[in-house]
Amino acid sequence: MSLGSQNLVFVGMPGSGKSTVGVLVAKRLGLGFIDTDLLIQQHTGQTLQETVNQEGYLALRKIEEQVLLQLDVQQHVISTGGSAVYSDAAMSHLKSGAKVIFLDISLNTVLRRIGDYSLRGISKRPDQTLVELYEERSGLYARYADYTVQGDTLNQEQACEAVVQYCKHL
Ligand SMILES: Nc1ncnc2c1ncn2[C@@H]1O[C@H](COP(=O)(O)OP(=O)(O)O)[C@@H](O)[C@H]1O
Ligand SMILES: O=C(O)C1=C[C@@H](OP(=O)(O)O)[C@@H](O)[C@H](O)C1
Ligand SMILES: [Mg+2]
Repeated sequence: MSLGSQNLVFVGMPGSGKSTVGVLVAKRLGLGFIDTDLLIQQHTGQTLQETVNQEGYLALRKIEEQVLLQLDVQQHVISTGGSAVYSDAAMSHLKSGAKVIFLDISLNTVLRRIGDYSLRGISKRPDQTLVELYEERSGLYARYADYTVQGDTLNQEQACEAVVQYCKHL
């Protein structure tokens, strides 16, 4: 496979499909799969929402950074949380030995897919709207991306196929 020993790292807004498409891609390409949100929950012993509620969104970002910096795997799909891109150190670490895929969706699609985001543990300032968060993050996802999938009109299988085709042509 042309990806060689590298990882595939998914970034993008909550609801962009990093977790669901990530696992489909791992199955298609015979790679391992890691969802870093689950590693964070194992690390803290609580849900992401509990961490945000009890310790605040900046604490969650700090824990996320530590968990990402500790990752040392090859030939895995790594589905990050939407806030991973706030740490340049963590993204530089992940990006060395990986191709980074940005699942890019519109704000409307984010809103449609994630519904009530107050229960989703989103790492944002309490006063920040989702619109503001979307605008703040768009440039960050693009900055780290090796490949961007425009996901608005793709179902999960089609998004998976776009990533598989990208990997074949590396
Ligand atoms: N390409 C897609 N088309 C339609 N629904 C999708 C797509 N990708 C993800 N979803 C749905 O959006 C929701 C969030 O997906 P998820 O993979 O958890 O996103 P993320 O990990 O990026 O937050 C889930 O209900 C999932 O089924
Ligand atoms: O965007 C965010 O701030 C977050 C997204 C979540 O992951 P998903 O992007 O997989 O939903 C999770 O990491 C955490 O609750 C913070
Ligand atoms: Mg996810």
